[in-house]
Amino acid sequence: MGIYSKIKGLSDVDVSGKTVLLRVDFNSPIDPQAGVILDDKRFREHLYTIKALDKAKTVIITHQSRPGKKDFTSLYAHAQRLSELLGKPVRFIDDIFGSYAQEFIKKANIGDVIMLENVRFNAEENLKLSGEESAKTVLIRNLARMGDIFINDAFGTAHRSQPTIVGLPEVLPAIAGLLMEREVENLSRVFQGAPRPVTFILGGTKVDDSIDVARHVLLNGIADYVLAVGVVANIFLAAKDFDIGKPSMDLIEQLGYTGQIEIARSILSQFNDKIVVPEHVAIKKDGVRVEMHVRDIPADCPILDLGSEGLIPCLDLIRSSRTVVLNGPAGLFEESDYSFGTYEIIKAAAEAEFSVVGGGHTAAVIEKMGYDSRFTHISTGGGACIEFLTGKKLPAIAALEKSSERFA
Ligand SMILES: Nc1ncnc2c1ncn2[C@@H]1O[C@H](COP(=O)(O)OP(=O)(O)O)[C@@H](O)[C@H]1O
Ligand SMILES: O=C(OP(=O)(O)O)[C@H](O)COP(=O)(O)O
Repeated sequence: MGIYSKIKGLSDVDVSGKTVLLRVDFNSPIDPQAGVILDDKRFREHLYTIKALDKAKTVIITHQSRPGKKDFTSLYAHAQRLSELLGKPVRFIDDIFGSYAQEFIKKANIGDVIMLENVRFNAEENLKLSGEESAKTVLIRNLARMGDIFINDAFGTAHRSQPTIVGLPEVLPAIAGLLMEREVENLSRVFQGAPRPVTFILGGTKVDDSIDVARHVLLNGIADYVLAVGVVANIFLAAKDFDIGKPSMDLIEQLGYTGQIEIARSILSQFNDKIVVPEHVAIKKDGVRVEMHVRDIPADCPILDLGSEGLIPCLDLIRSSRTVVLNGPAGLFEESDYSFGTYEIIKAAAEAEFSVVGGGHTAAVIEKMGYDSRFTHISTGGGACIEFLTGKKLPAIAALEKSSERFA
């Protein structure tokens, strides 16, 4: 696998007749009330691996969202969608490792595809643990009894040191799936040859990941500039002592990111001239979009998008960059009144010589716009993609390398 030659893939191992535990990342935008999957890009990207396992018994392990979020659901609809795309039945088991799951898998036939329940329903999967710690969990000890080999295809979750990602390779021979291989190869190529200046555009809601990446890429000279949009921008605006209004502060608190404001302040004190934070925004006032400077925001109105004047410094920066890494939307794009900033940023980013996109929501908008082919690479990972591009060795990759050595 290119620079990750220590990792084995499907071309190195014959899985015929084996029971494969396949970790994928089907975490997708869904309508939790209707139980409808709104975007199935990740399903389509994993199909190559699943189809390549037709001579094995395939047990799919995946998650949807996190505890506490509205879209933290059961995976019944996921199994149905996979079955439609695969063109064959996918048996959903509403169990993770109990006796029902164990028995069902034992009795299944070669060629069968079985999907287990949302693995994050098991509390241990939500812990940040090392491989050794993970191997001792009840979850991993029981899952390991159900398979002969572990295949990790979940690039989108490769940055999480969680039991199924780092623990299963400790206890079973583990290889990378085809999507994992493709992501690592494509992103390595882009990363190694990225022409300067390099700008990271960080938006959406995963503020802790984004702030960490911003600091890392600026400290290590990987990026020349960081452009903050979406909720990430709101954190930087608050760090600059703007009063961003109660609803935007409430959202930050609700997401558990209040402490990130102080961290953003310290990054700004070091890299003020490298971080662009648009100060002209769009708010919702009496149900309609109103644009204004952030210093004029009424206390009870949420910031939901970039303002048109705020877009100007963003476009200037993007157009002067030869490499653009885009992760996270610039606003509440699901509401058409607040999709303007996200759409304009995407159009500009698509023009860059090297353009890499991460993040499920961001990729979905790009697909909807029909802009897919204009980007150099659209990753199935959000946080995983940007962390990979910072040069960090992702826990999933390290675990696969270790497993290759151990089970050589
Ligand atoms: N200013 C904002 N206020 C509220 N939500 C926002 C704002 N900006 C972006 N968002 C939301 O961010 C979400 C996507 O964030 P995230 O999951 O981090 O993106 P990705 O999946 O692309 O990594 C979208 O649902 C979008 O509505
Ligand atoms: O969708 C994911 O991350 P992403 O939105 O950063 O791409 C992965 O499934 C990881 O999910 P997590 O960020 O809840 O650990």
